[in-house]
Amino acid sequence: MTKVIGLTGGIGSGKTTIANYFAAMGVPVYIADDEAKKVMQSASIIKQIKTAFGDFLFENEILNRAKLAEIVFNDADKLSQLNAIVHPAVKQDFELWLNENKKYSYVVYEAAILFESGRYKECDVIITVTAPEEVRIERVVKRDNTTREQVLSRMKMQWNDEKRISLSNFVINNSNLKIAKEEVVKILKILNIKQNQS
Ligand SMILES: CC(C)(COP(=O)(O)OP(=O)(O)OC[C@H]1O[C@@H](n2cnc3c(N)ncnc32)[C@H](O)[C@@H]1O)[C@@H](O)C(=O)NCCC(=O)NCCS
Ligand SMILES: Nc1ncnc2c1ncn2[C@@H]1O[C@H](COP(=O)(O)OP(=O)(O)OP(=O)(O)O)[C@@H](O)[C@H]1O
Repeated sequence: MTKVIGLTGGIGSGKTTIANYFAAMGVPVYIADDEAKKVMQSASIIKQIKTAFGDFLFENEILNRAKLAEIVFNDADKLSQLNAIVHPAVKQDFELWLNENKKYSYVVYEAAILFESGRYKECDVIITVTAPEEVRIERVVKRDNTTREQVLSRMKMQWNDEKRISLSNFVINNSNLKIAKEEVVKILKILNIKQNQS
């Protein structure tokens, strides 16, 4: 049976960068943030978001993500409401994807909130990607052209590294990408995953 590697880390730690390296090494990767974006374009999810948050978030059925972010990352109850709409749909989508990739011995499920959502319980191996908080803030401000305050408001809704690490099998320090990639190679060896495994 295909084993699932849960790959997580706080905002800006470099999870997606590391996940892409797993993909380059031949391990299929599911990026939950990206898939959630697709799932949120379905009529059923749009309807549920409208009911919970209001029509004003949409223009021609297109969700204004920045407006929704402003609401949910400043109100934990609203974020829980949104998570309750989106997460079951992402879970279902992942299960279909996993079924399509069942010839592989391992796949990677990359998600920022692997622990917060409880999904870590369904993973066989858990990897946390870390980087100092200030570095993470700087990376996201630069990547998203956003503000420090906006990054901090997301961070506040996420677990800290100490908690993540306590439940992880491996930790990848991504202060330096070259060293982080070497860590990936080591993990592949430990798990006996051959490049382009199937
Ligand atoms: C509020 C939304 C519309 C903002 O969209 P936006 O394009 O600005 O951000 P994006 O989705 O690309 O996420 C960027 C980062 O924000 C953080 N973040 C996103 N969702 C969450 C969340 N539910 N809890 C904590 N942090 C989160 C993560 O670090 C993530 O990597 C969006 O984040 C969302 O719909 N979130 C709820 C669904 C969800 O949990 N998606 C993540 C994977 S299932
Ligand atoms: N080791 C590194 N050194 C410098 N920049 C990096 C490093 N790793 C990633 N980055 C850059 O930092 C930014 C954040 O990386 P990435 O998008 O992979 O993080 P993430 O953890 O997936 O973030 P989010 O939680 O927002 O999805 C990107 O612009 C990426 O190119």
